[in-house]
Amino acid sequence: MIVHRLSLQGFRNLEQTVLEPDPSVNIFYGQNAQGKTNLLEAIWLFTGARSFRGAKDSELVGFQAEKADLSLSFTAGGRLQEAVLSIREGRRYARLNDVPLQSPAGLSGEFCAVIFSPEHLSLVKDGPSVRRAFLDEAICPLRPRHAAILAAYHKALIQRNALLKDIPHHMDLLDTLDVWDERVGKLGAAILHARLRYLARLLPKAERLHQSISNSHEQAAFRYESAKGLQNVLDDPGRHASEIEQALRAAMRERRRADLETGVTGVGPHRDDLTISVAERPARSFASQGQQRTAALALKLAEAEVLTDVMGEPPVLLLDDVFSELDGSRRDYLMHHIDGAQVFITCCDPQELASSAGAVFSLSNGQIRRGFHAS
Ligand SMILES: Nc1ncnc2c1ncn2[C@@H]1O[C@H](COP(=O)(O)OP(=O)(O)OP(=O)(O)O)[C@@H](O)[C@H]1O
Repeated sequence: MIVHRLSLQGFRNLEQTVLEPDPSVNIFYGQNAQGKTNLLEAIWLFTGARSFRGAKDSELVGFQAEKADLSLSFTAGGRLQEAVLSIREGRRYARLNDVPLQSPAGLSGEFCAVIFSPEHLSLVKDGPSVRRAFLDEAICPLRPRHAAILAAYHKALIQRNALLKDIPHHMDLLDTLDVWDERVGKLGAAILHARLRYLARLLPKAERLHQSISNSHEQAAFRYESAKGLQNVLDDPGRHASEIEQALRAAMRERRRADLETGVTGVGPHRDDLTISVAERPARSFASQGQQRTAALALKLAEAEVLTDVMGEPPVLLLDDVFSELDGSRRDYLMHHIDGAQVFITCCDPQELASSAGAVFSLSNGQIRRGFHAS
């Protein structure tokens, strides 16, 4: 996947610009708060996802602008494509090759990128919901139905939980619980099945990458963890969706009394975790900053490798300030490993990276200029 041209108008603090990046490594350097992350965010939005910083659409429009217009021409599968995004009145609108899309999510799987930013340390540091979201977001470009199944599952869960709370006051509602168990079980099993198939590809790559980035000094282990009754079934990645559904329904039956007491559904993909350990200890509690960063980076690079396998070409890599906490050998590995993909890297000091770059751009107060410029 190669970006040929990006044009921006009214986006965050970036000045109106047309950027023609190199097909290899592009370095964007500048002092803090000049717009480097904003530029990566602009490219990322063409994946159809929301901002990786969790920003609302309205926050993407420049303070002095009424709307933002972005366009991207890129090659995917050997075909030149043109995507256009317009952000106005707090919403994003997308077109692909002049055809309006129902929603920007329609770009998912068309333009593929993987972003790694300082926020991704949360993959290791924060709670299970961050890792569940990582898995589901990584699956979406490969399996377009996944987003709709997730939405339906969460809707069904809300309804089941409301019913669980009502039943103690209206015992006659108990019979209707079976209907929701069936729906939650079916959708939950579809999510689990997709996650397991994805993890079977992702985790061997992540473990190998982790070992390589750390120069074989450290070994990481990643494990999908679910409720007790389900774990045995999930530990076998070859399980059919129907077997997973049976196991999930059995686990739900076992927990029904507890669910009725607490008013929440205590088992299912919304409760699972992808645990990460480094040198056989939980990374969340024991790993250093550099080790945590390495584990998160291994997961994100593995995500890019899975996309490459499935799509037949590497996704665009967006690396925001990725080198700042890595030691020399980890940086070297990374620069070497990303060979082959088009890469956009931001940094404050370009000198160490410049020799491997196809193009260098300076960023100052929202203005992007090709080459080195004194700030
Ligand atoms: N909607 C907006 N309109 C105008 N400016 C904005 C908008 N949103 C953010 N900014 C400004 O953009 C600047 C931040 O840009 P960005 O996050 O890209 O910085 P950066 O160059 O990546 O910095 P660092 O090296 O510190 O990460 C801030 O000064 C911020 O106030």
